Amino acid sequence: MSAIRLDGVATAAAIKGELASRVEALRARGIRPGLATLLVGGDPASVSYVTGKHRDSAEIGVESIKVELPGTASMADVERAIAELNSAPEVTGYLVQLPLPAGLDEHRVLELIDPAKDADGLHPRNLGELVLGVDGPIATPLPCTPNGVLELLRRYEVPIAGRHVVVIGRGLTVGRPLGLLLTRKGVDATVTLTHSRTPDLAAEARRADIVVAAVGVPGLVTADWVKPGAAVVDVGISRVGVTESGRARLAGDVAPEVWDVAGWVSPVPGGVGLMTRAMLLENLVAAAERQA
Ligand SMILES: Nc1nc2c(c(=O)[nH]1)N[C@@H](CN(C=O)c1ccc(C(=O)N[C@@H](CCC(=O)O)C(=O)O)cc1)CN2
Repeated sequence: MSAIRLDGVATAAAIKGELASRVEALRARGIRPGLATLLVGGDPASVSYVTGKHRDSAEIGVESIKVELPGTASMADVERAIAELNSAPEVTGYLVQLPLPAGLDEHRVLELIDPAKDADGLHPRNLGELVLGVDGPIATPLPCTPNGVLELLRRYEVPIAGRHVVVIGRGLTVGRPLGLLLTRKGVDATVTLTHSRTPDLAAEARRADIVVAAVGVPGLVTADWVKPGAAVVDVGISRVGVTESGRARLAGDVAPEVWDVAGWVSPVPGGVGLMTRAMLLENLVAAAERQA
């Protein structure tokens, strides 16, 4: 059996097409959505992700503003940059690229972002609304990678309601909020959130209808971890060398043999990473629509 590819490139392109129409409608009303990024330091992966976010913004007609601080920046430098972004009228939404260099307080930084401009959905108030299940007329921005995972599954009509999802990894940007999203009313999955101290990860994963791997251990999920026909979503991205053309060689958490057992697989590269960027733009455009 060969699994159906959950194609993040094609799906993100379709979403960006939809968003471009919404941006055009905003611009016709004189509103110009603007995305800013704050990058501290020069971590190559972070530089590449931020570059991708600016490229995507340009594709859909969103202005983008790059703020960069050196890796030696102090908390006071970061706080000053955030205060400026909070008050800049041309910035509809922004994000602080994570992880921050050692010594900077990530939680404090996220708290300082104006929740109305939180393009990442990681401000404690917005995460709190996800915990509370606030589902009002004004949509709260959702964390981009978990929302990207959910949107990818939905667009490929992978059954979710009533299914058992095993999430591997409990980090702030993926595992933890993904558990909340998947158990929302209307999504209705049953979730097991596993982590490095879970005694038998393989046994947990084998019980799942959907496995989401987000740990950054190349090839961790092997064929014997996967129930035949299950969906396997690979969120881990590790840099494991360089290609002949000098680019970083990327590997996911899912071993290639899994494609022979699973019903659906999202690849790395070309899967959830692109969806993360598309969901960021969804948050940004929704924020501009709200502010309008
Ligand atoms: N502020 C944030 N920081 C981080 C987040 C986040 O959602 N907000 N998530 C991750 C990294 N991430 C987003 O910033 C991210 C990861 C991967 C990709 C992506 O485009 N992946 C491509 C490969 C790109 C490459 O060549 O390196 C793919 O998988 O095909 C985009 C964004 C941690 N930090």
